Amino acid sequence: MMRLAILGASGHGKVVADTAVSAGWNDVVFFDDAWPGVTWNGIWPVVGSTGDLISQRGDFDGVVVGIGNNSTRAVLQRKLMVAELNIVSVFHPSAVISTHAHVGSGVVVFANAVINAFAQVGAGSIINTGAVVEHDCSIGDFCHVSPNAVLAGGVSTGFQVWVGAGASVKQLIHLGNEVTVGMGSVVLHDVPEGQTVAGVPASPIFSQD
Ligand SMILES: CC(=O)SCCNC(=O)CCNC(=O)[C@H](O)C(C)(C)COP(=O)(O)OP(=O)(O)OC[C@H]1O[C@@H](n2cnc3c(N)ncnc32)[C@H](O)[C@@H]1OP(=O)(O)O
Repeated sequence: MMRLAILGASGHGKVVADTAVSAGWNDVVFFDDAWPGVTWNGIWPVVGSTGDLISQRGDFDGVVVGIGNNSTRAVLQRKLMVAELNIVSVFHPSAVISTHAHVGSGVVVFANAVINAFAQVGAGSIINTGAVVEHDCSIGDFCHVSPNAVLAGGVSTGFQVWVGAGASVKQLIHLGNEVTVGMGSVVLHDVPEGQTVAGVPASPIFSQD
């Protein structure tokens, strides 16, 4: 019996759970601070809070954070690391990950994603369904490459970068810390820290909030 705890009973968490089951984890439960108000996430039980997970760490073979928001995931994974939980990565069996790639702890790689030779993926990052991280890319910690996004060869990113669904980033481009790339965008130039870019070709945008 392989027991996995997922922190974060979210929609993203459901995909982490489903991926984990496909990867051979046969007992999957959630923890979330909304417990006991929330007791189920899809077919998986929510059995306690973050504090409960930390106090029950000996009951699990691994733990992974199932929260899509990059900064929230970073805070929680670091908290679990300080508490010395066994942070694991979860790879869907249909994902292709080069034996010459390096993937950090707490990374999830969903169905049909590809991480090619000599790419590096930082701790806690999400390589979502069908995303492609090409050869020699260097992805920082707690990033999210959304479904069907493509990072061409040698792209590098800082931490907590979010590349939206279906976006493409040209080879050798650098995305600074906490950059957001809008869905469907085509990025042709480096993007400085904290900027949101979108469109074809991508240019800076500003939220209307
Ligand atoms: C499994 C999963 O679901 S994983 C998650 C996948 N989800 C995604 O990939 C979504 C990524 N998010 C986006 O693309 C968002 O639109 C963001 C983050 C780029 C911008 O969001 P906000 O900051 O809320 O910006 P807002 O919606 O106010 O738009 C600001 C302007 O940018 C434009 N804009 C927003 N997104 C895009 C885009 N992807 N491409 C082109 N233009 C865009 C808007 O039309 C608006 O233009 P206007 O001022 O001329 O009217």
